[in-house]
Amino acid sequence: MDLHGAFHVYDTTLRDGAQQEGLNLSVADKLSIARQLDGLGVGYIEGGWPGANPKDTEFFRRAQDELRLDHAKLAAFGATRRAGVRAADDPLVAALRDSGAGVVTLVAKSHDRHVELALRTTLEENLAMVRDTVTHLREEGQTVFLDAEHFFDGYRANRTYALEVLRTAAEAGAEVVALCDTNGGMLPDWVSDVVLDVIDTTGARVGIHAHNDSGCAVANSLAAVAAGASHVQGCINGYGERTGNADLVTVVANLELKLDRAVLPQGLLREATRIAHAVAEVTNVPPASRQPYVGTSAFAHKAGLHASAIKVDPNLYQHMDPLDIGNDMRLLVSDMAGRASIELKGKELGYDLSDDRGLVTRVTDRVKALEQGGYTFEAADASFELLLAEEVEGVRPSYFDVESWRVITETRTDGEAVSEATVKLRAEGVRYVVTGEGNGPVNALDAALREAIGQAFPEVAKLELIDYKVRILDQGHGTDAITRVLIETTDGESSWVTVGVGANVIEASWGALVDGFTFGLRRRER
Ligand SMILES: CC(=O)SCCNC(=O)CCNC(=O)[C@H](O)C(C)(C)COP(=O)(O)OP(=O)(O)OC[C@H]1O[C@@H](n2cnc3c(N)ncnc32)[C@H](O)[C@@H]1OP(=O)(O)O
Ligand SMILES: CC(=O)C(=O)O
Repeated sequence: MDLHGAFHVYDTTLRDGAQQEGLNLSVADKLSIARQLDGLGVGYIEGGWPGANPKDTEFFRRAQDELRLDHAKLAAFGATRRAGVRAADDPLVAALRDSGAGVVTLVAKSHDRHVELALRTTLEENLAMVRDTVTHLREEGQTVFLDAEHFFDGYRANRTYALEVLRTAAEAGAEVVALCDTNGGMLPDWVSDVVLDVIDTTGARVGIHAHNDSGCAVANSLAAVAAGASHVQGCINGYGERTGNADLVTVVANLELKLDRAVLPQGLLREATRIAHAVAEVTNVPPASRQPYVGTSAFAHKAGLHASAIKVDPNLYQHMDPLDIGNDMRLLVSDMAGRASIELKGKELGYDLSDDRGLVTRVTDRVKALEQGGYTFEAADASFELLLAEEVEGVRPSYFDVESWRVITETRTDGEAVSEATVKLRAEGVRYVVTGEGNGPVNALDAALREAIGQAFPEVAKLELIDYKVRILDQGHGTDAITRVLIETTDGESSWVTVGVGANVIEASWGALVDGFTFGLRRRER
């Protein structure tokens, strides 16, 4: 039984996605991503090209024992036989046949010029290569899909021949003929016209494989589906060669949420945000915050006017409920905030500010003034929370009083530069004077501060500085410019960002460090 009904959601992250510059997947990475894709409920996972490289061959070998898929079928990708040899004698075809996947997606030339220039063979021999390879694999019990490479360009150059390639594949037993916009230059109306003609003249089951070079991969995929394609290929997070493939989550979300087509097993679309981010962890490619549907900014609201409307009804500034894709609405606080933004952000942080207009106005004014001076709160939620707590509670949260700090950097006789910091502070009624060493001034200050407050609050041992960013704010001033420092701290369970600003980069770092520790202690206390 085909659990996915007539429609195929076909993922090619592990093959075409891996063709992205800078993306390099180990076999373990591929197995891990395959499990995530199965959790999303895609119908097919193209695992790679067995026989083309040892890693892909090993992936298919290990998949047989290690991959238990609940929803997806595994597909092996590869080319039609070489010109002039029997399909059964071609070692790359044999690798496809023997991969254990059960589904083979064959890439075939469908553009006459490519046959003559790239394959360096005749148009007739290319048709024979398609026919023989599909027939051989079908006889060996494989399900075969055909990826018609450069189909749209080929159709424009020689419609008769491009259609003949599809007809040959379908007659030999290919279940799907996927039309590839290999160079990614098509536009939706063009795709639509071609898909309608292909279905009309060949009667074949049509798929779409779109690249994003014209920025239209998702739109082209949707246009193909609207014209009758019932198999859509793409990659999670839009990975792929050059500008990438169609982002499969965006395509699927549009089909499910906008066009009311159930193409994934029920309820799994809600896993999409989590899975897209989990895959990004494995690929080590930072997720694009502005990615449709699943990006961290996809439902983030910054403008005061937006927030004031959202206070009445979130749908006034959102095209859908973020929960339907497993994402969440976020309110950003910045100098573009109005009172509504502060009120909503307060609510998000657990403060009901609805009855205190004066307080909300004060916080709004402080945020705007501080941002004018170089602070940024949209990236430093924790510093904003401390500011808000100060206004609500009448005093800034504080666990230690700093008397003074200093830091020196010296080069040792071996030429290495080391820093030493001294921090004097009072915590829990006791005065501490502590020095710390580090490979740089901030590292030394962190060590000294951590040691000093750690004597009063041993829980700071769990806090770790995981990211440090410096930005020069008034460029052109050279070394006396204002600097902004953002520090990310974690307690092992979650992380938070704090901000410091100053003419001196160490002073800015100190401000962000103190906020980071203060926020961490406050979290544990609460
Ligand atoms: C549009 C796409 O993205 S398709 C997927 C492309 N992916 C890849 O290329 C990644 C994996 N590729 C590889 O590892 C290698 O290119 C291999 C193993 C497939 C082939 O390697 P080689 O034998 O060294 O050949 P090379 O890469 O130089 O050239 C490709 C050969 O395949 C032939 N070829 C290209 N397309 C096809 C096709 N659809 N059917 C049959 N043969 C084809 C070319 O004519 C060329 O033949 P030649 O060796 O006689 O010149
Ligand atoms: C097959 C494929 O990846 C393409 O034509 O783009």
